[in-house]
Amino acid sequence: MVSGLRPPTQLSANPKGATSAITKPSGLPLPSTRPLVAAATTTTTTTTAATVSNAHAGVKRKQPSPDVDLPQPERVKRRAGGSNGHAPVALQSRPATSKLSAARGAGITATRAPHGAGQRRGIIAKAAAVPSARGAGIARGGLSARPISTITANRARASGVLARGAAPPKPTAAAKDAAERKPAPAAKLDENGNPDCGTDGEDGSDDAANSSDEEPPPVLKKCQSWDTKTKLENLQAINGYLARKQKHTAKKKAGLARLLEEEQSRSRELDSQRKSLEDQILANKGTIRKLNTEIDEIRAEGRRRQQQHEEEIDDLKRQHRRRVEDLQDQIADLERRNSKLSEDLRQTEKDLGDERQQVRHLDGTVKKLTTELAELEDTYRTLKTQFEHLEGTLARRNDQIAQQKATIEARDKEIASLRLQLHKEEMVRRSLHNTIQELKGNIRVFCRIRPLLADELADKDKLPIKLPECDDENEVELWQQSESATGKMSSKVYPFKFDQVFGPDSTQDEVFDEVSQLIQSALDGYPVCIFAYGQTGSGKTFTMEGSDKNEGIIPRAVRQIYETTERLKEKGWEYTLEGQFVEIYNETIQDLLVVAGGQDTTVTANSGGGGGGDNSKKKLEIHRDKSGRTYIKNVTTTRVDSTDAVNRLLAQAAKNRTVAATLCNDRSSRSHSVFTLRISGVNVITSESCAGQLNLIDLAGSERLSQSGAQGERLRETQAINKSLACLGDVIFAVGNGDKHVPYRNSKLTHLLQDSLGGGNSKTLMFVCISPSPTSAQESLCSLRFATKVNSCHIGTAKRQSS
Ligand SMILES: Nc1ncnc2c1ncn2[C@@H]1O[C@H](COP(=O)(O)OP(=O)(O)OP(=O)(O)O)[C@@H](O)[C@H]1O
Repeated sequence: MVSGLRPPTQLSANPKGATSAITKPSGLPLPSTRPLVAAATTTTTTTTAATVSNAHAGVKRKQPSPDVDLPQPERVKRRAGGSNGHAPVALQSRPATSKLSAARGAGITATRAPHGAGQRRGIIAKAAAVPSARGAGIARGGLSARPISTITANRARASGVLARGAAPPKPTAAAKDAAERKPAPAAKLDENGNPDCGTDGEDGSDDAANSSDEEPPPVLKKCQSWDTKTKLENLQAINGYLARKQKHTAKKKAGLARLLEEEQSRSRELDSQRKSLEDQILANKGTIRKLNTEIDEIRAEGRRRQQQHEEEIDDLKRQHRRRVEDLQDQIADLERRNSKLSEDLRQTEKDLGDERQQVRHLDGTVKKLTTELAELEDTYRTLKTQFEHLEGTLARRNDQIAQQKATIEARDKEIASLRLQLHKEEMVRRSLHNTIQELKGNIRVFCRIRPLLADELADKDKLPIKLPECDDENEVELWQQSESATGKMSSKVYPFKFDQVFGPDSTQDEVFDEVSQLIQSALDGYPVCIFAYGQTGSGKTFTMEGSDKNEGIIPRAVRQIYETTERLKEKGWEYTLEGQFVEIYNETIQDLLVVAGGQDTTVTANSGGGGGGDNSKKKLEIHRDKSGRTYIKNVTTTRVDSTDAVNRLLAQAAKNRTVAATLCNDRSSRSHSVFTLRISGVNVITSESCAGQLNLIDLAGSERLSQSGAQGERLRETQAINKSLACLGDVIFAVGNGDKHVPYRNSKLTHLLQDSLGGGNSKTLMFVCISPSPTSAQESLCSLRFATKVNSCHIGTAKRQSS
C-alpha cells in the first residue's frame, strides 16, 4: 500500500508542474494551485515548508532557469517578490488554507505561528473547532517533515518488506536533497527494532508540540530480547497506530488523487500553454533567427558599408590630398605667376613711365612737327611751284642734254681721234726724247761727290775737291798740293766737266730726277746701262742701292718702271718685267737671287730657253741666244709684277750679299754687282712691241796697287778689279773710236754688258763717285780722268729695239 502511493517528493519533484505553478507569471491564471498548496500547507510544519522550498529550490537548480524565457519585467517582478519566489503564491493560497483547515489538525496552527497574529488567530479558531486525529497523525508521522522515501525506507527496513520484496523507488533529486538535509527522527528504530525514543534535537520538541493535536504514537514498553510478549504488544500498538495512520493516509490519498487530477488537468492546461509558449518561443526563435540573420545581414551590410565608407573615405582622403597638392601646386604656380606678373607690372609701369615720357616727348615732337609740317607745307607749296618751274627747266635741260649727248658723241669721236693723235705724239715724244738723249750723248757721265763722313770732318778745311761758284753746275775742280825740290809748296788745279755734277748736299731724289729720263728710255725699248765708278768708299753703293730711308737708283728705277707700265696699260701697253741680280767676284759670276735650299716660286732660272731648279750650285755662264742677245745661263730670273715682288727681289739680293760678306771680309767692295731688268712690252691697240733692258751696275772700288799695298788674296782681288775696269775702259774707248773689234770678252763685266755697251745702240750713264777726303785726292784724280775719257767718247746713236 505504501509503495502504491506516489510520494509527495515525486509530486514536488515534478519540476514541470511545480515550477510551472510557482514560476507562473503573474498574468497567468492560478486557480489550480490552491489544492496543491493547501495540501502542502495542511501537512507541513515550518520544517516542511522549508523542505518544500528546498525541494523546489532543488528542482529549480536542475531545471533551466525559467527566467531565460521570461520577459524582463516579469523577471524583475519575481525577484522583487522574495528570495525564493513563493511569497506571492503563498499569499494567494491563504483562503484555500482556511477552507481545508476544518479537516486538518491543530498542528497547522503551530506551523503558522510565524505569520501575522491576525491570521494565526483565525486559523487556530478553525482548527480548534474541527479536531482531527488524521491531521495530527500526519504531523506526527512527519510525512511532510521527512521525505516520504526516507520514511518508507525506514519503515521497510523496520518491517523488512521493502528491503526484500520490492526495489525501493528511485529517489528524485528533491528527495535526495531532503534526505541529505534532515533524516526523520520519528521513524528511527533502535538496533533491536524498537523505535528510537531519544529526546535529542528538534524532532523531539516538534513531536512534543504535535502530540497535543494528533494521536501520539503508542508508548512502547521496554523489554528484554527474550521478552517476546512485550515485543508483540509493542508491535500491536504500532500496528494499530499504523492502521489508523493508513486510514488517514487513504483519505489523504483520495484527496491527493483529486488534487492530482486537478493538478494533471492543470498540468495539461499548462502543457498546452507550454506548447503554445514553446510554439511561440519557436516562432520567436525563428523570428529571432530571422532577426539574427537580418542583424547579421545588417551587420554584414554595415561592415560592407563601413568598408565601402572607409574606402570612400580613403578615396576622399586621397582625392583631398591630391586636391590639396593640386591646390598647393596651383598656389605655387599662382605665386610664380603673381611674382612674374608683379615683375611684368613693374616693368610695364616702368615702360609705361617711359612711354608716357616718350608720349610727352612725342607730344612736343608732334607740336614741333606740326609746326614743321606747316612750314613744310609752305615749303612744299613753294617747292611745288619751284618743281613746276623746274619741270619746265628740266624739259629745257632734257633738250639741252640731248644736244649735249650729241655733242658728247661728237666729243668721243674727237677723243678717239685725239688718242690716236696722242699716241702719235707719244711716239714723237719718244723720238724727241731719244733725240735729246742723243744730243746729250749716248754715253754720259755724272759726277757725284759724297759728303764728309764723321771721321773725315777734321779735314773739312783741306778739301781737295771744290765746286766752282759760277753758275755752271757741271764742273768740279780738284786741287792738289805739291812740294818742289826746293821745298816750295805749290797747288795745282784740275778742272773737270761732266754732264752733271752732284755736290755733297745733293739728295737721292735730285739724282734720280736726272736718271729717270734715261730709265724711261728702257721702257721705250732702248738698252740702258747705268754704272757707278769710283774708289772704295766713294759712295757707289749709296748712289745705286741707297739705304732703307734713302733709296738709291735701283729700287726707284724698278718702282718707276713698274708704275709706268701700270699707267701705260690704258694706252694699250702690256709689259712683262723680269729681273736678275748677279755679282762678279774675281771674274766669277754669282747669283744674288738664288734661294739657299730651294727656289722661290716667284723666281725662275734663266737657262737660255730651258732649265730651272736650284741654281745655288750651278755654274753661271754668259751666252748669246739666236737673236744675238746676251744672257746668263742658269741665273735666277724674277718676275716683277708688283711692288712687293720688287721689294722681295732686293731683299733677297741684300741677304745673299750679307752672307757673301761674312764669308769674305768686305767682299761687296771687291765685286761688281749687276742688276738687270728685262722689259718686254706689247701695245694691244697698235700691236707695237718693244724690248728694253736696264742694267744698273755697282762697280768694285778702283784702287791703285802702288797705294793700296795689297798682297796675297787682296792683291789678286785688286788686280781682277783693275783688269775688269780697264777692260770696261777699253771697250768704251774701242766703241768710241769705232774700232772694228771691241774686246768685250776680256772680262766678265764687259762680256755681260755687251748689249748695253756695244754697237752704239745703247744709252750708257756712268756715275763717277768722288770722296772729298784729302787722303783720297789722288784716287779721285784718277777717277775723274777716267770719267773724262769715257765722257769724251761718242758711241753713236742708240737704236730702239723691238722684240
Ligand atoms: N751722297 C752721300 N751722302 C751721304 N753719305 C754718303 C753718300 N755717299 C756715300 N756715303 C756714305 O759713305 C760711305 C761709303 O759709301 P759707299 O759704301 O756707298 O761707298 P762705295 O763706293 O760703295 O764703297 P765700296 O766700293 O767699298 O763698296 C757709306 O757710309 C755711305 O753711307
